Amino acid sequence: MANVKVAVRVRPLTPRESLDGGRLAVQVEDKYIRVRNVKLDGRSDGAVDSREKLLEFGFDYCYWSVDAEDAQYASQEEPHGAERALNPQWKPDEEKLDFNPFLPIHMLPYIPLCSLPHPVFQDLGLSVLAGASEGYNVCLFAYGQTGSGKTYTMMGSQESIGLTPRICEGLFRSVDSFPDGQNSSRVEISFLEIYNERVRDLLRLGEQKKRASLRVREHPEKGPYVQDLSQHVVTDYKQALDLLEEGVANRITAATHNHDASSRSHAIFTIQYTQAILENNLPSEIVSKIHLVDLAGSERADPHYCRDRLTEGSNINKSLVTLGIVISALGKN
Ligand SMILES: Nc1ncnc2c1ncn2[C@@H]1O[C@H](COP(=O)(O)OP(=O)(O)OP(=O)(O)O)[C@@H](O)[C@H]1O
Repeated sequence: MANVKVAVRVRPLTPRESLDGGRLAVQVEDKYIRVRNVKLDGRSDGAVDSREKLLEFGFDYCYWSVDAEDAQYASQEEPHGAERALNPQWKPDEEKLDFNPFLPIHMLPYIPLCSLPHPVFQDLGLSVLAGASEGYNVCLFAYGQTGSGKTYTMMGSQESIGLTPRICEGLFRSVDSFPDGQNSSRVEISFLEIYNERVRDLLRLGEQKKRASLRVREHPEKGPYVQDLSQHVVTDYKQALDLLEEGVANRITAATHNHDASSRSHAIFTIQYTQAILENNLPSEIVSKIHLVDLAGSERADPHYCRDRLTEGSNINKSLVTLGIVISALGKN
């Protein structure tokens, strides 16, 4: 499991949580998160309750995204990325960037983001790009309770761009960097969701309406795949972003107690990145797949929910438990 890394991100209280009198119970220090049991506040240590007051957990990365004024604030903001997303014609000032277009993507300069120490993309996004450029398949997924900030981190918004669009942007930085006519990479995108254990193509919803669910099959060499899932060749960042936005708009969301726009499905955005190379003067290809996954949030079943919400919730929890079992099995080899 050495090549599996786990990051945790602490978000600010939402307006609803603040109104309900919510308090932050988490602190971040370097690679450790401390969770305070606020129910024990005001009680003398151990005298009344044997539960631990403070629990500490270690991770590969810990991000504190609570207060932008804080010195350790971890942002996904990056002026350069934001400008490009809002204006696809925008080009970086190459002189200012010391931009060498022939560097492998993971070595391309990423401008320090507003002098913030831990921008999420610089750690996680760049390692995805580095893995893909070396020909590895890479998977990055956001896991957590409903409303914990998965979609914000993976997708973000126009004002605060998330990991998925930034990774697409990073890929095209390298694709764009070849002189005209010598572009030796191909980028193909597919986007699906798993809703109530059914697989839906988020980029071909109209044609798919008659069909119940796409089938997951196993290829003897390539492994598991989704039959008839649409693949879209994109040649620039704007096209990739358009597909991402189209898929996100087609995703199923609903209001829950904790979150007004809760994702009710697991969404998998897959980029197939093919690089043409010359090996011993023979042309060959390196193909890598990048899976960027925004999982639905785990949640407590509430008997006051309507039947649809309860069915969704139980399917979401069941699949997250299964994912947990798979990951611990991988951990044990
Ligand atoms: N790092 C952050 N900084 C500021 N706001 C955040 C951050 N993370 C999440 N939020 C806000 O918290 C709310 C919930 O976030 P988000 O929609 O990403 O949760 P989620 O985990 O995807 O939820 P669900 O599983 O229900 O879909 C949103 O209003 C979002 O804008």
